Amino acid sequence: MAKRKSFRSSLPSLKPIAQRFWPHIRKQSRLLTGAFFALLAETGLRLLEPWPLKLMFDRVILPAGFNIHGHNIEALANVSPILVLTILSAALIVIATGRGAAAYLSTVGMAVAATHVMADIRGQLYNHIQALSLSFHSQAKSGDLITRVTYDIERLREVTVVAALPLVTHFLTLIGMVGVMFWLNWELALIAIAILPLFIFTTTTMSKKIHKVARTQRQREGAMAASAAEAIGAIKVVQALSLQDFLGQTFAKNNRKSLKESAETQRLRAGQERLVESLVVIVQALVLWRGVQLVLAGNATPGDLLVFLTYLKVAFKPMRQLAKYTGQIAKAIASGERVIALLDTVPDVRDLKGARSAPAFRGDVHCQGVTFAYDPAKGILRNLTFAAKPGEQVAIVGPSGGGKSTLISLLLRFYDPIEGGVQIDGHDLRAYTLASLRQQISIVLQDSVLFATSVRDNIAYGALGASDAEVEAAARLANAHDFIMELPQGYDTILGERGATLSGGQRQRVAIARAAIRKAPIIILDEPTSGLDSTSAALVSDALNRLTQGKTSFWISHHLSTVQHADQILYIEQGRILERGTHDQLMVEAGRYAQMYHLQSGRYLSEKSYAN
Ligand SMILES: Nc1ncnc2c1ncn2[C@@H]1O[C@H](COP(=O)(O)OP(=O)(O)OP(=O)(O)O)[C@@H](O)[C@H]1O
Repeated sequence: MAKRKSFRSSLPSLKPIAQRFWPHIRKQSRLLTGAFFALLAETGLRLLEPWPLKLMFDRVILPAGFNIHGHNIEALANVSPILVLTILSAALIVIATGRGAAAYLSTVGMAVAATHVMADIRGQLYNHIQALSLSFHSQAKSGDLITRVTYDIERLREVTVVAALPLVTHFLTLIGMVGVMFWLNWELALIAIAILPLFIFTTTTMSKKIHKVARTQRQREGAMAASAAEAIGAIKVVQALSLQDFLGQTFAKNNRKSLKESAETQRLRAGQERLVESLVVIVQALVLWRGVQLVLAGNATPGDLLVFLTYLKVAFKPMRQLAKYTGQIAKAIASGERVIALLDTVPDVRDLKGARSAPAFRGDVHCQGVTFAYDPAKGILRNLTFAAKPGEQVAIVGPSGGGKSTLISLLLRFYDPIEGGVQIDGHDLRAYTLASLRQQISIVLQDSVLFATSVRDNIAYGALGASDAEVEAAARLANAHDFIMELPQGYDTILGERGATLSGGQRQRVAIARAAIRKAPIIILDEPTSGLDSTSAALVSDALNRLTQGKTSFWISHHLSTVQHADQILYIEQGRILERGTHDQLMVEAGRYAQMYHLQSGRYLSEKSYAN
């Protein structure tokens, strides 16, 4: 039983992949049915192809008195040989042309259907990746994800036309030819198919090997794309640390291994082709050996023998390429598995059953007993409770690694707490759909990411469909209008990737404009002024004060001076709120916050006097 299972598992099978993508495939059923009928026509005509030649042999070339017990067509008995020859020659052309047309239709039909199916799957995969939680993305490599959306999908599309279709055609042809061979002469047919078990055995063994190598190679290619994307994405750091050679060597090592695997696949394929070739020659020799005896004994016609030899050549010749097709299919299966694995990844954070669209928030935020950990073994937030009234400014401060950004991630529902919950206007966040929740929260991060499009679009991304006037108003609020007008094409200036053509302060102000245009009642600021010089920081702070006016805002900051006017300050250390209150209250308390404040203002004073 186990043996049988391993034999079956050795066959490269597109079945599970086809099943998984069945809903997409079904949409193309008309086109696929058409292509299939064209394929049947092609196969039928291919079977007919040697018949005019056979009839020319038996009816026209051979002397009339030749003793024939074989199959002949009586209808042609009384027709003049030259007419028969003309009809058969014309039939040759008609059959070949018809087969060509049918092959064209089946190939085009399949190609168009496959393109539609793959475009559907690619769209689904792209949307799925976008919907996957941060817990997934913080582990995943972007280069690897990109190759799944591009390369792996392309492989699947390609294989349907360059491998699966020929394979089906050859398989149908083989069945048809074996049928006709038995009809013509069972003895010769038995000799001809004696090769089949050996064929199946060698092909499955070889395919299993090729499949294994193809899978490893595919994984390695994914990893290579990931490291290339990472290195290119962080080229500044790579060059600054002179890591080019080191990273280049690692890449080259993987590259070499991938090439080796590719060569191994080629080697296996070539071996398979030679083996099949030898088997075909042996069968041909055996058929000839027995066939000529049958012809001499008058139990078969020379035309029959011709049909046999042609069929053997036609049916088994593509079999030589079986390893090539199975190799390609094996690679596509490896690609399909990667695509399916990604599609099967369920987002940790998603809309719960019955989640509804959030109403317009007032901005009353309540965190109740929130406990959270990225890794169950290492708690990050421990039983955090606090509340923010609508319009209140809450500062979140504390040493690095204390859990400030994590807490903010929970407000945006990038992650769900393990215990406790976050409520807005008295309802748990999880009661709302993610999109409607995030729609009402604006964020400005430390290093705001801008897209490689116009400044106008970058701002409008905050509220898709915003008018030009709204974009400009948001830019003015963010102290960004003046510098934008000085850019070469003003609001239409196209930015470099990730906003690389702007200064840090300018980027932040565009990001503030993007947050402002959203008109969200809740605003999150994660160290938006850090890393900026004092002039830039002043402009950004001014913009932020206007942005947060009348909104509930959470402001993470390492510089206590920037948040000392907050309505409420939470001092978080090791995942706990150790102190809370206004700046004055916390200074009177003389605890950790006061200590940190003194430390910073002392440093600030000494830096100032040093500068003077
Ligand atoms: N995606 C993640 N997966 C696993 N651990 C994480 C992840 N993000 C953060 N951490 C860990 O969680 C802890 C809290 O990180 P967090 O970024 O919330 O701190 P923070 O107070 O915002 O720090 P900083 O002020 O330096 O930004 C740290 O120990 C960090 O290593």
